[in-house]
Amino acid sequence: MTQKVGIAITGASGRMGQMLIQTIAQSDVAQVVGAVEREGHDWIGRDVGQAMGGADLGVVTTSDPLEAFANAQAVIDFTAPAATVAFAGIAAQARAVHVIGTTGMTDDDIAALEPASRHAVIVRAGNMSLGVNLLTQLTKKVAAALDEDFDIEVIEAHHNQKVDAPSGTALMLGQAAADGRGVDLKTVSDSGRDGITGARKRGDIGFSAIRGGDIVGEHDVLFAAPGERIILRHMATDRRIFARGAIKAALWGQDKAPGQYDMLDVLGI
Ligand SMILES: NC(=O)C1=CN([C@@H]2O[C@H](COP(=O)(O)OP(=O)(O)OC[C@H]3O[C@@H](n4cnc5c(N)ncnc54)[C@H](OP(=O)(O)O)[C@@H]3O)[C@@H](O)[C@H]2O)C=CC1
Ligand SMILES: O=C(O)C1=N[C@H](C(=O)O)C[C@H](O)C1
Repeated sequence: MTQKVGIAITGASGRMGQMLIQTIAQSDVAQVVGAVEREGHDWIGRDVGQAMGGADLGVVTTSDPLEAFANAQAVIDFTAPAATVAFAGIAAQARAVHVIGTTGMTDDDIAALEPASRHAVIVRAGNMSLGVNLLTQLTKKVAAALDEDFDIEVIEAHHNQKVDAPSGTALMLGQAAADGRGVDLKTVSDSGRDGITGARKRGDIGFSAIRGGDIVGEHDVLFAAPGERIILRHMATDRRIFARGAIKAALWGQDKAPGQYDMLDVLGI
């Protein structure tokens, strides 16, 4: 019998942390071997299964990532940018595949992952679902086929606890549209319109964010021209799609050379 791949979960008590623990607990090929929360968190020292209100899973939550990653072949990390940068160095020390779902990372945060990626595999994506990653490819194709008579707008909606905007997914879709059009997203990006903004600039890619209730994640890419509109849409109704994608990435990374990868690499699309 082949051994299960051991996975450590950071931000174990979070929305994604708990979804990952539940999903891995049902897996035939992976098991949770470590769980991290912040110093002082009430899960520290408690079994993660019990902390989630279920049966013991034999994994005690710790605030020491080195301890949690020591026996792990992969770390799945849906936390916050500063924490993710710190976890990258520790995961690389443990030679564990680091799967990063954290969004809101700045260019500096992303650059700070580079030293770790010389020693270990990092898979990072603002959205781990098959549907969204496929949608990035469709967006790129549609953007390449249309000229600037079509204004491109990315509209996203999320739950009222989300702390970053535009969402990581919206940025992936905006990037795909810019790639399709052959332009630099940074120079055409327009987000956070408010007040007397002036007319829309031809060629811009706009972003709008809605926050409310328990919306898991909804993304539209709108191509609007005089007389017609095309809308590409993804609607997430269950966080399990992100967890499944992250687990797939953790397994996929096991035999890969050190470096930085994304979900298109994992999914082969
Ligand atoms: N790529 C994808 O497919 C997806 C990405 N995400 C992204 O994942 C991230 C987390 O989302 P979500 O689960 O909803 O958020 P939550 O706030 O529910 O969970 C985040 C967890 O990370 C913990 N955390 C934050 N900083 C640290 C730290 N320094 N050390 C240890 N733990 C820390 C938090 O602890 P505390 O409460 O103490 O701060 C919390 O338990 C976000 O960036 C989100 O956008 C979400 C879904 C899908
Ligand atoms: O914070 C969330 O919840 C989500 N974050 C990711 C993002 O920023 O796009 C992915 C998903 O939409 C849920």
